[in-house]
Amino acid sequence: MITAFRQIASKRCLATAASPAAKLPFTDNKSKLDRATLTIKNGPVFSGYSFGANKNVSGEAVFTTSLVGYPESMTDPSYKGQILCFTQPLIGNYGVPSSSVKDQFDLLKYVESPQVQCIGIVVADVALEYSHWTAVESLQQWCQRSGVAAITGVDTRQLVTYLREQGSSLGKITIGEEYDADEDAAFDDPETVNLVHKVTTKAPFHIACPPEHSKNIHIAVLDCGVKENILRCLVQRGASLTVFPYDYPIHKIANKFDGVFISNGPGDPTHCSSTVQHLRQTMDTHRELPIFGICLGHQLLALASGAKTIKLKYGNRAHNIPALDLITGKCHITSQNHGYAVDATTLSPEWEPYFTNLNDLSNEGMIHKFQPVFSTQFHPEAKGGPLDTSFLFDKFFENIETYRSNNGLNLANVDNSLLVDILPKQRVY
Ligand SMILES: NC(=O)CC[C@H](N)C(=O)O
Repeated sequence: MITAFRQIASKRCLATAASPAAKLPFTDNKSKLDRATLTIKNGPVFSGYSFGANKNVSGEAVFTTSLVGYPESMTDPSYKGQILCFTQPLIGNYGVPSSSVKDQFDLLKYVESPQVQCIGIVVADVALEYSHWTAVESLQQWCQRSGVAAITGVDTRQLVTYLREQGSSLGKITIGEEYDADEDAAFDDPETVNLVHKVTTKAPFHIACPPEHSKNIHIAVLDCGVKENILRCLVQRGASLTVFPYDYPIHKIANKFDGVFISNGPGDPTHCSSTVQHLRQTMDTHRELPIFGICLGHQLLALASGAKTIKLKYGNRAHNIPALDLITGKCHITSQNHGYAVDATTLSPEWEPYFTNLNDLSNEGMIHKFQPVFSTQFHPEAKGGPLDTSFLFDKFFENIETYRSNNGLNLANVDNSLLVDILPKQRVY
């Protein structure tokens, strides 16, 4: 026990010696905050202050280098169960917008899902005061209300340097003065469970495109934890959507749709083996059907095509990642949030890589040589991040137009047997 304590004490010293932020050089008065500790499994321990829920949490510690977009990131279902560290040193200064205000498509206007999805956040310096015309509360109030642990005063430069060298690590945030070394073993690894199962809609629901936007296109969405802005990008372009649970046997009804979309989502793609099988059958039996996948959707399509996925050392989470379009030779700046990637060397001969990451040369997309199917590892819908690659939604819609005209599909023969009118209009929990 004494040895364990010494090790922890020296790790803590290391962390705080290089961590002037822990001495409260804060932008506003945080002297009333409780103490909190961030512990990285087999790694450094950081002392700081709690500004979130009074709750200890444990999960994978990941970092994003994005400068803005904390409300979008924290509500992105792909962050389910993770402790998210922001490298941008001041977080919270523009507060938090409403999680319930809807847009003209009845989609959430400011957030990517109705609740916070990460279990904890780590920042160097939280802004307790905020100012923005959309803000309805502070980041502190939001975290407390949402049961999300939050620690400020951490030297996030030191934390991220560690995570980059050591690779993806488990971590925990504990609230209170005392750090209990005996708890060292109890780190939860959220990726041992199928996180997609936790965030997917529990039953199909339907989003009708408003008549002034509608092109009478009907897309099936496999919801692995879909971001609200992905739905918006599809509806905005004229499609009505029927959104299915991630493991729905989509191959059985794919012929009733103009296209299939597979969403982003949390965790290891190999947990979704039924989805992979359904996608394989969909691609085998509906060879002309347009299909588009983003992030986890890309990884699932890759697995369905026979390729393999790998876990990256520490993932790519940022708003400024360069991806080279291998067809046009153009480089796009992209928004990303993933810990896994497709191993491009395992792509089968009917596929080719579509985009490549110019930072680490990892795969960023793939395209089928003969079928209208493609997918990207990055997020063309952004939120947050740059919109440079939103043209990929247009490409999906062009594929749909071609599919419909090749098959003589028009408004008159859109399939009405799905009875979408009686489906719920929102995600089913
Ligand atoms: N944003 C996502 O869809 C993430 C995909 C997957 N969970 C990964 O981490 O790689």
